[in-house]
Amino acid sequence: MAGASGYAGGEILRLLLAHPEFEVGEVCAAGNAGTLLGEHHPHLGSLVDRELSATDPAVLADHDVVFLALPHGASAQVAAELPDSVVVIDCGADFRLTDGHAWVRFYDTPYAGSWPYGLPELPRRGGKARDDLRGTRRIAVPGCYPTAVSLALAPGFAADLLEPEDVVVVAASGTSGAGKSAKPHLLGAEVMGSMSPYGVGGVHRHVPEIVQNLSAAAGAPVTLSFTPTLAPMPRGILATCTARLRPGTTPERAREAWERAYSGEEFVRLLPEGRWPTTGAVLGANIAHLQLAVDEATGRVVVTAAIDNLTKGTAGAAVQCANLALGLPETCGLPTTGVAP
Ligand SMILES: NC(=O)C1=CN([C@@H]2O[C@H](COP(=O)(O)OP(=O)(O)OC[C@H]3O[C@@H](n4cnc5c(N)ncnc54)[C@H](OP(=O)(O)O)[C@@H]3O)[C@@H](O)[C@H]2O)C=CC1
Ligand SMILES: CC(=O)N[C@@H](CCC(=O)OP(=O)(O)O)C(=O)O
Repeated sequence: MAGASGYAGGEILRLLLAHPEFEVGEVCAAGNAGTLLGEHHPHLGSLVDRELSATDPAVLADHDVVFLALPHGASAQVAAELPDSVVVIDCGADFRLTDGHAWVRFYDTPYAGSWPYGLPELPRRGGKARDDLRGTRRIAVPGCYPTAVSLALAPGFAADLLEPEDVVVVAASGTSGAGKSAKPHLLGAEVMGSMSPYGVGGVHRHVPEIVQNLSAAAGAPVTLSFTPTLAPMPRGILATCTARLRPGTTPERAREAWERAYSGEEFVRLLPEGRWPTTGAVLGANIAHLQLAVDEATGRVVVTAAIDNLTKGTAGAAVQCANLALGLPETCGLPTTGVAP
């Protein structure tokens, strides 16, 4: 795997250690090549004495599956040198967007193209994203906010219950979402005991990704106001998502649409009525917890979603996708039990 010293890479390795069908091969990094994995991830049991090697596509090509957990742009470069026979699961954004103009506008780098989108449970017109993933050799794992928000709202769009304009989302993320490299706004003294918004006003790079997913469910262009916030916790996302219901939609009908969308899904759970998702309940688990309510005064549905950004939001999704690509049971080796309190 590439990016093994980072947060997403560390979480992939934690999950692979517990997976019955995977054996961890080469672990690669960039500046930290030559150091031991345990210096970065002391929690990784039998892997802590492994030495990180430089990221060399020729070495990675010798594996059945390559996980890329690299900064945007870096994964497209590595992927270009990997043979078609290798299953490549990219945790970065490089291949998530189907609209090259949106890519250039939000990422300001050349567009590398798009791969099947790795959110298997995502409802869209006429099916689920899973339909594209079985047996494929290239998968783009979603961003963490798009995972939470898309799972929260897509059922209402797929069932034609929501107006496509005027979607509003405010979401809080733990600081590991920003990766491990030092950034001034992530200093302990800045983060502890304080919450702060960022990427306000439609400029966050996850806007086009969420719009892409919700538009595919709606069968029409969706407009979105998205405000991310940073929360003083290491992991977790809590997204509060609201959209206008089509006139005459009852709370019962709305609930039924969400129940139907996720019935039989192991990794997306609509909680019993009245119980609301918390980030604490999903820590370390490859699961999204959802709940919804209809705000009758405003005619809006309010859906909250909680995920662990590093598990269902990245690494768990990556392993789930690898299972699908390899023809293994989709749930193989993945935990749905959180760590609490
Ligand atoms: N953190 C999260 O919650 C989520 C992350 N992702 C995505 O996963 C990817 C990794 O994120 P994250 O783990 O948080 O990031 P980190 O900053 O924690 O880790 C980045 C990793 O990439 C390596 N790296 C950096 N530059 C290069 C390069 N040019 N070539 C090879 N390796 C390189 C680093 O190695 P070294 O230590 O040697 O510098 C490190 O192992 C990103 O694309 C991110 O957007 C997706 C969803 C959620
Ligand atoms: C708290 C925080 O900073 N979160 C990150 C999102 C992490 C994620 O999903 O990232 P990628 O799209 O980069 O894979 C951010 O807002 O940029």
